[in-house]
Amino acid sequence: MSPASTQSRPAAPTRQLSTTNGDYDMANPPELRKYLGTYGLTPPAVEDYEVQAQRCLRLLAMKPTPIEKFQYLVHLRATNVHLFYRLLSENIKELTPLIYTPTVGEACVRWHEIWTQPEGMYLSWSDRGHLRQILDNWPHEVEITVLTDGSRILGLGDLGVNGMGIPVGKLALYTACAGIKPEGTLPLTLDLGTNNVTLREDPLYMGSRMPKVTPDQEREFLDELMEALVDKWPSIVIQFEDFKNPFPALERYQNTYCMFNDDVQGTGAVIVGGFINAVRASGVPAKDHRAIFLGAGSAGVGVAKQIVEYFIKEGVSEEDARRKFWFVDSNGLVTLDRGDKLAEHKVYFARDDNNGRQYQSLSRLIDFVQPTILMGLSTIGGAFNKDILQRMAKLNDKPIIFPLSNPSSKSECNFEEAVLNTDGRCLFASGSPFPSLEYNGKLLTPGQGNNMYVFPGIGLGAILSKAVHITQDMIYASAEFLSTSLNKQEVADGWLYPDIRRIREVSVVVTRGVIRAAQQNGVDRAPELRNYSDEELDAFIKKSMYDPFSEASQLLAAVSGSNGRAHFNGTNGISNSLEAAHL
Ligand SMILES: NC(=O)C1=CN([C@@H]2O[C@H](COP(=O)(O)OP(=O)(O)OC[C@H]3O[C@@H](n4cnc5c(N)ncnc54)[C@H](OP(=O)(O)O)[C@@H]3O)[C@@H](O)[C@H]2O)C=CC1
Ligand SMILES: CC(=O)C(=O)O
Ligand SMILES: [Mg+2]
Repeated sequence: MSPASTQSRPAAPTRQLSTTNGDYDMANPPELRKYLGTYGLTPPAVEDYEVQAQRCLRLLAMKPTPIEKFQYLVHLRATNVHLFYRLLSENIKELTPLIYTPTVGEACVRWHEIWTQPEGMYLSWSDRGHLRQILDNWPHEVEITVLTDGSRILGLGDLGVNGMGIPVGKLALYTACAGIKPEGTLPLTLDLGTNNVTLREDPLYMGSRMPKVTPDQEREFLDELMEALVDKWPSIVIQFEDFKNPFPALERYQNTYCMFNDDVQGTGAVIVGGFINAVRASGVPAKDHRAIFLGAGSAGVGVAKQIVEYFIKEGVSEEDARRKFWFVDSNGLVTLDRGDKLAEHKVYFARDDNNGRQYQSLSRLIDFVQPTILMGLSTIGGAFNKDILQRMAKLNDKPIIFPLSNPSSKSECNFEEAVLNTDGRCLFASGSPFPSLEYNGKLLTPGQGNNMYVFPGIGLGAILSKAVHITQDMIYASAEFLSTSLNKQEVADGWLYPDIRRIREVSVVVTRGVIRAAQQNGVDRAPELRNYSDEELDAFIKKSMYDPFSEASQLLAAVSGSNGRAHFNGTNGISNSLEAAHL
């Protein structure tokens, strides 16, 4: 007997069926279902995307509250990742507020109540010494991670491991906006204790019930983690997010790893991107602007430092640029002589010219400084009240008013308040989205100054250029390229940021800028991209992007084009032969 004739039926596919990818996608035709071994496990109809989307949108509409919609979307991603991303990319404007700010803020506050399934990795203080080993439990090859210690989640304070919603949400945007394939993303939350006593004492809290470790301990932990991450995935891009004090890690790792801090650098870049357009629209030359910042934390200082860079490029000296800023923190105007020890990051902008005058109020400061720009990164919802906004309107034809704190409840004002109190003249961007507004017969649309316009392109640019580090020039390039990404209509309508519905196109432009800057700085390791024209580079970027619409058809093509012996190694990692699939 030949060896072949002794064989019984071919073995079933070794690949485990998974609900997390497209295995149970109702778009899969019968031959693919048979190949996957899912034939008979789903209702018989083969549905195109429109029908599936209709069902999803109806289900979503049935959920009465944003948090229930959030939960449904978590479920959808967990059960059919490609359908989730199809839905998200087709409805980015409507769904982003549900998976990201503002709803993700509520989700983080209530994470310990609503958590149902693993979506990322948690690494605890007690795991130190074993971090590299634990990373082996992650089942995919990772290209990019977003990591937080949960100590400053949006403007909601220390939420400990509840902060996981942020890495999950940001990475979903990496996939939706820049086409980084879902399994290449790792949401990572560090469980290093929390100073949020209410959470620590809540029986449902899922992190270590200890106070936050000291800064030295956190550094020790991060040193081990960073080494472990690059040992496991040598080309990994690492995004730090929502740390209460992000500066030490940024300083320590930015020249050693391919990393950036989104709150300091990404926020700085996205605001400069919109600010360049706002300065143009204001009609006031760069040299004549003056800015008051409410909030002198990581985001505030990150934004101001990059605006300084912009002013310098516009011909203003660094000293003059620096002196265009007045910062207010929880202790009032940030000055060198106010009697407290200033945190290091505040010193650069601290005023030395207040001549002993005491800070009294924001409105008095506005009268004194006569600013053209008012930025809010303070976490104080409603701080830009009617009086403040009207003062800005009196001083300027087109006041630049950016209430950037998240989520919406922490926004220093909303769009309607800004429009009504400035006679519709303000140049406005907020961190969380606000609806358009009809004013004097004109439909006004607010800008969204949120780092989601740049971090996807920064990450994709770093991945594709195989950057060794993420340089400041790469960050700044993301701002400049973002500012040029508006189409004619958006420019004509006076928008500061492009329509979010075009975010994938915008991310291609931002990514190109980031790659070009990496090449100029010599930190790229993909020499072939250097010879590409801009058009060729854009085509390459687009081709590299995960497209949730083509997943099922790619799989089907691989299966049916194989003459029954397909060995497909696509993003689903399948390498079974059709022969083995009981067809
Ligand atoms: N739109 C976007 O893309 C982004 C928005 N953000 C948002 O910006 C906000 C701040 O983030 P971040 O800078 O990282 O946070 P930080 O905690 O580092 O900074 C908050 C700042 O606000 C100051 N502050 C607190 N209370 C008051 C008050 N009553 N009056 C004046 N200032 C006050 C704090 O003062 P003190 O220093 O004295 O404590 C601190 O300087 C958050 O809401 C965050 O969501 C952040 C990143 C991106
Ligand atoms: C958007 C963001 O990164 C923040 O609010 O922290
Ligand atoms: Mg953040």
